[in-house]
Amino acid sequence: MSDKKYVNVFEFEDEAKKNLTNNAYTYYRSGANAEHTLRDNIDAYSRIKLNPYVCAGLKDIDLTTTVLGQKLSIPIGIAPSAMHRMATPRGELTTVTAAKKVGTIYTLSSLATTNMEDVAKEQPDALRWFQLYIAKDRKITEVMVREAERLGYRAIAVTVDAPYLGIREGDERNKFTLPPHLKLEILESFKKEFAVKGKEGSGLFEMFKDQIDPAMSWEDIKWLKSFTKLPVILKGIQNGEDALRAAQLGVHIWVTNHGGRQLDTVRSTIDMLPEVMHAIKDYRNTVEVYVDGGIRRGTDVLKCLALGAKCVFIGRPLLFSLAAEGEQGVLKMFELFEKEMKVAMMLLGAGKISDLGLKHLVKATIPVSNL
Ligand SMILES: Cc1cc2nc3c(=O)[nH]c(=O)nc-3n(C[C@H](O)[C@H](O)[C@H](O)COP(=O)(O)O)c2cc1C
Ligand SMILES: CC(C)CC(=O)C(=O)O
Repeated sequence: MSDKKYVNVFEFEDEAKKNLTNNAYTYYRSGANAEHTLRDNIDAYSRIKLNPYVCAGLKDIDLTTTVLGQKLSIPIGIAPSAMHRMATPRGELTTVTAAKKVGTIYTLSSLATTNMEDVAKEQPDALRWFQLYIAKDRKITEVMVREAERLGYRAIAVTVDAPYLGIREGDERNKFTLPPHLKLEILESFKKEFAVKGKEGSGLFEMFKDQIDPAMSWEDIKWLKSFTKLPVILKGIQNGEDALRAAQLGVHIWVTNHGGRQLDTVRSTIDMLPEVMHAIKDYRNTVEVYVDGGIRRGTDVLKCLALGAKCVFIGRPLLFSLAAEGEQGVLKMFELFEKEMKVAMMLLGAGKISDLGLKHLVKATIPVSNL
């Protein structure tokens, strides 16, 4: 166990870089094209100002919350990200163990390097969600969902912002391929052609284009809803109109731009959130909204929750802390978020998550006025 101290979540990246190949580091780090959205996801938080209330009489801070009826120790879940075995030898098994210890959600990517069953067996009681890409072959898609149900995954997060994979220039340059000792275990257990083979550009881009259906539509969401008993979440909602459509279908909403890895120059996610919350205002009792993208500070989390998100998710901080120090790194990273959130809530005058609201944000800096 390393006694290295980290002072903020950003610091894991340098440590991770030492342990990762250039191929893996570039894949984890990159955004699409010129990476405007990647940067803006982080920068946008500095534009939204907090509004503290003093003399709040608080003795301590309670960070617990519930998501889809399940209790979380902290309102920060782990977003799906592919290929954790490039970061640490046991990959997704380490991630699910850390999530269980923290007491939060782990969303397993369908492009994981460990199969669904092994992750489930490693931590049967962890709060596991399954992220789904809709494959061209709908039978495979259906079997995957059935497997998730059988293995105790508690929700299906279907990714809707990736009909094509965005162009990550570093991966094109590196001709990204999965290291030869690793496989996309979940997909390959259903179909061998899912393998990421080195081709001309990024092998990942080619595999994705061959196998994932760019023509997926709202009909597929209805189809998914028709046969699964699990809650369905649409991961990739980016405006009020789509959010309302999702809410009308009875699915939950994950506001994300895929960590700036898909369509470059879309808005940062914190700038999307007010419009989404406004659009689904009549569905707030039944539809939960989550958000990810650029969340690196305790105050970032508080801003999302104050706007009405039920919880947030993190992508790269998980990958970099995993690559830096495995399970220990992930636990240290969550501790940093916990510390920052507790200090910020004390200073804000909010003792528990349900105390957070619009009054804690300066209205003039929120991107829409009609909240
Ligand atoms: C290396 C990497 C791999 C990812 N893989 C997936 C994936 O397999 N499925 C998916 O829906 N999102 C994937 N994402 C997007 C994340 O779920 C999440 O939306 C994003 O990382 C959040 O932004 P952040 O990294 O700034 O926290 C990936 C992100 C990264 C950085
Ligand atoms: C393997 C990829 C298709 C996973 C992904 O969603 C990403 O890299 O952003």
